Formats: sequence, C-alpha cells, structure tokens
Amino acid sequence: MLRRGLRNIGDMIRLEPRPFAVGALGAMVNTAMTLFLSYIVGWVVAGIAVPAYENGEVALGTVLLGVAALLGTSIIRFSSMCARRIGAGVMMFGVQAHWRRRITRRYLALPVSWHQKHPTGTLLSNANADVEAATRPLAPLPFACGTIFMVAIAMIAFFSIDWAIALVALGMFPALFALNAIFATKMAPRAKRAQELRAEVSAVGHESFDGALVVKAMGREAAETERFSASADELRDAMIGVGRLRAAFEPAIAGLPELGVLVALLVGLARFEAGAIDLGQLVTVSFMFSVLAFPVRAIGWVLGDLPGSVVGRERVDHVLAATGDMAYGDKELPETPAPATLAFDRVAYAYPDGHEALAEVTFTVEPGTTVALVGATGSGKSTLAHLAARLIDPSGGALRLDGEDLRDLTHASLARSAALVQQIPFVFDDTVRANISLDRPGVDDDRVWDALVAAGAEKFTASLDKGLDTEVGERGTTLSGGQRQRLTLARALAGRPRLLVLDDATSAVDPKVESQILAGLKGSSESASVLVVAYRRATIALADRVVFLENGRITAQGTHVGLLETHRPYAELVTAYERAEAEREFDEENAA
Ligand SMILES: Nc1ncnc2c1ncn2[C@@H]1O[C@H](COP(=O)(O)OP(=O)(O)OP(=O)(O)O)[C@@H](O)[C@H]1O
Repeated sequence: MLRRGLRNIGDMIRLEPRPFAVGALGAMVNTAMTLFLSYIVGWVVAGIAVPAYENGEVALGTVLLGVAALLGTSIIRFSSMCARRIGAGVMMFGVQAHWRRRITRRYLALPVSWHQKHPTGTLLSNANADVEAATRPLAPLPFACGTIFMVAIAMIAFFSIDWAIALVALGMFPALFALNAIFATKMAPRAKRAQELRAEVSAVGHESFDGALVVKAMGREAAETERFSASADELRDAMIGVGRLRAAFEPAIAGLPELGVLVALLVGLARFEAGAIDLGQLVTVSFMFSVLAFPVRAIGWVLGDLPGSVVGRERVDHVLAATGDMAYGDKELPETPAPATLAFDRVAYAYPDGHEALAEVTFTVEPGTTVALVGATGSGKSTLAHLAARLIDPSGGALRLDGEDLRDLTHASLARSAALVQQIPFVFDDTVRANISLDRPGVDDDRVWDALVAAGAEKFTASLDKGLDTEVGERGTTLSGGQRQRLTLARALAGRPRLLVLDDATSAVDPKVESQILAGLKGSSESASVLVVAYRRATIALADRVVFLENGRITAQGTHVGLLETHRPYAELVTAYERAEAEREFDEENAA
C-alpha cells in the first residue's frame, strides 16, 4: 500500500512539477524559519529576558534587534506559508483537471459495447469521487515535505546539542511511521469498499433522476427512494467505519509528538541539571520539539490519505487502461457531394455475450437510392444501422463505402460521409443552432436553415421565441418528441452526408410529414443514399428497394410491391404495421 501510494504521489509530482516545487520550497523555507525561530526565542530568553530579570535592565539596541529578528522571521514564515498552500492547491487541482480530461477522452474513445456495460453514474463517480480520492494526499504533501526537511535539520541540531535529547527524537519518528503503517493496512479494505459504494450511489441516483418521468408516471417514488436509501445507507455505514478507524488512530498519531515533547522536556531538564546543556539550549530544544509536534502530523495526513488515494487511482487507471477502441485507417474518401454506395458483404455480427444478431447479410445501397430495412422486432435492424455508421464492427464479412472497407477510413472521412440518426434523439442542453451545427466547419446559418427545411423543422424553429438562439433545455425537454427527432435529423443533414442512415428516426413525426421529409430527401439536388429502418407502409413504399430481415438474416429483398406479392411473411408484417397505424390514427381522431 505504501509503495503504491508513494508511486501515485510520484506520478502526480511528475504531472505538476512546478506548483509542487513552489509548495515544497515554501514549506521548506517555512520550516527553516520556524526552526530559526527556536534559536531566536532561545537567544531572546537567555540573552534578553534573563539578564533583564537578573539585572533589571537591558540595552535598547539588543531589544530592538530581538524584535526585528522575531518580526522578520514571522514575515518570511507567513509568505512561505502562502507559497506552500498555493503550490499545494494549484498542484492538486491541476492533477484533477488532467485526469478528468484523460478520463473523458478515454470514455469517448471506448466502443459502444464498453459503455453499455458501465452505468453513467459510475462513470461520473470515476471522474469525480475517484479523481478526488486519488489526489487527496496532495493537499498536505508540500507541508509534509517541508516537515521531513525540518525533521532532518532538527535531528542535526539535536545531535549537535545533546545525544540524549537526539535519542528521544530518534525514537519518536519510527514509532509514528509504524503507527501510520498499521493504520494504512487496516484502512485499505474499508477505503476500497467506500469508494465502490460511492460509485454505486452515484449510479443508482443517476438512473433514478434520469428516469424521473417513468418513476413518477408509474408511482414508483417510494420504491425508488427505498432503492436509493439502501445504497446510501450502505455508504453511510462504510463511511462511519472509515471515520471510526480514523477516530481510533488520529488521537494516537496526534498524541505521539506531544508525548515526544513531554519526554524531551523531562530529559532536557535532567540534562540541564546535570550541566550537559545550558538554559538557552534547553529552551531551544523544548521549543523545537513543540514546533515540530504539529507539522509532524502533516506526514500523518499524507500517510492517512494514502489508502483512499491508492483505491481512487486504481479505479481511475481501470478506465484509462480500458481497451477496445476502434482503430481507424488512413484512407480518405474523395470530397464530393455525390451520393455514396454502401455494400454489405456477408456481414455477421455477434454481441459480446455471444448472441448472434446478424449473419450472411449481403446487399447494396446504390448511390442516390433509398433502401428500407424491414423486419420484426429483434430481427437485427438497429444492429445493422449501427454497423452502417461504424458504431460497431462486424464479426464477419465487411462493409464498404464507395468500395473502401469502413475500417480503413479515417474517422474524419467517415464522419463527413455517413450520418446516423437514431430513434431516441439526443439533444444537447444548448441552442437550436449549436445543436445542429455542432461547431462543424462550413455549417453556417444558411446551412442550418437548409437542414431545418429538409427535416421539416423550419416552421417550429421560426416560431420559437429566439429562433435559432432558443435554448432547448437538458435533452431538449422544451421540445416535443417529434420536434426533437426533426432537430437531430437536421443535425445529420447539415453535415451534407453522402450516406444517411435513419434508424426509425422519424417515428414520432406525423406520418404525412414523415413521407414529405423522406420524399424531399430523395428529390433534393445533393441527395444522399439512404438506408432507413421503416415501419410505416407509406415510408416503405417510398424506398427504391426493401431488405427484409428475419432473425438476423435477409430472407427477401426487392421492391415493396414485388415483395408484397412474393413473400408472405413480408406481406403479413407490413399489413400488421398498417393495421396498427390505422388503429392509432383512429384512436387519435376519437380522442380529438
Ligand atoms: N447490447 C446487446 N447485447 C446483446 N444482445 C443484444 C444487444 N442489443 C441487441 N441485442 C439483441 O440483438 C438482436 C437484434 O437487436 P436489434 O436491436 O438490432 O433489433 P431490431 O430489429 O432493431 O429491433 P426493434 O425493431 O425492436 O428495434 C435482438 O435479439 C436483441 O435482443
């Protein structure tokens, strides 16, 4: 634990060497001045106070010198203390910012499958609670370094004054380290559990708040509160356990130096009486011991925070070491507005749990055409859409965009060429403009309005209070489901992709509007090739070709009319969709 803790501190010093140097230097100057003060106090007592007491008078110059020495030392002590604290703070917050950046970068580089296994609340806890725990020893670190320096100087001073007093000091420090070592060993498992529970509470809390609407709609407030309370209570108990252990050790750790002062005083008095040291030396030694007693605790603070910091660092490293990033190639597709060709060549996909979602999928989306993916629920449509946008890679076969394997393309080229719009739209807590442009070069207001028109979203955007500057709230809470979907469609279109993948992306949009949007996409001058997961007959009928999926395999493909006649399962499914749509419309009309 000690070795790993010190290695962690070493890593953090390497990350922020300058603030550490400022803090440590400040601490050393501070401690040197504190020790120097011991001599001054000794000199003031023996050279000014005692003669004044014995003779009844003292030279004014000597008094002024004493005052100036005390004042000067105090000013330097104060300034160096500021440097120590500022250095420690800058260092700690600097390291925290560094790790938070690295964690965020890692999260965003990791594949979808990794994210599916890690709750958002836990990820938040990694970036907050774990980073803070890992860096906690940095706050007292410069102080502790200064103290070690102080102890080293004090030891020299003790030995130069008297060996018996030096032995007292020599015994005190090993005892202090031994006590801390026992504390760290006992604390390690408790700190680990507490850190795990922090992540658990964060995960449960995040899920409850994220699903607040469901919780309220289903009247599950009490049950959710209970679920949260169970985790929170466990965390409370774990933290009380940590506190109890601290409470048991802290008085001993804090009391040991005080005991040292007492023993040093007794030994010092005995040595003074034996004539081994004079009065000035006795005062100096006693003062040195008493000024050491408090700073020595800083070493205890650093050591006390080590178990928690090791656990925090391990959890941070776990994220930083996570692998599975998608490797991108170095091929660039030509920058042309012409629609792209997407070819699936015997594509297979198995989820990490072994579930084979797709097999032997072969079809092509020809340039400028629209292909509708139709299939019963769970047949693999979304998986196929994710493959087309390279959110996941196939476990067999290949996908080619304009003849290039998706895995060989650069990330930028792929992002420019293909855009995926998902069924559940994600809207950032920002303005309409920012949500659509995403700060992409070339996406100016004209492009944003063109995209809004193509997505059928220009009317409602124009009717918003501040138009493009309207803030849409977290996840777009101020918009309707259909408006959010159209906004995310506009976002995809603003990038002028050459391949558009729509995973049931217009399900919340009125069917007539949906047909208009899709018909508009086909007819526009810079039309993209479109792969659309479709449920409505009108949408399917707009497609040039239909690919019909059953249990992850293509069982038929052709035109909608052709498949209706030749493939019975297809005809049954589309008829079922149509009936459901008609029933929904009937219900809506009656409700109105
Ligand atoms: N992360 C996952 N891990 C394991 N299996 C998964 C995962 N996601 C989906 N599946 C499974 O893969 C199969 C295909 O899922 P997919 O979401 O592609 O179907 P879909 O046709 O889009 O369904 P729907 O129409 O209901 O959206 C399903 O059997 C599903 O249970």
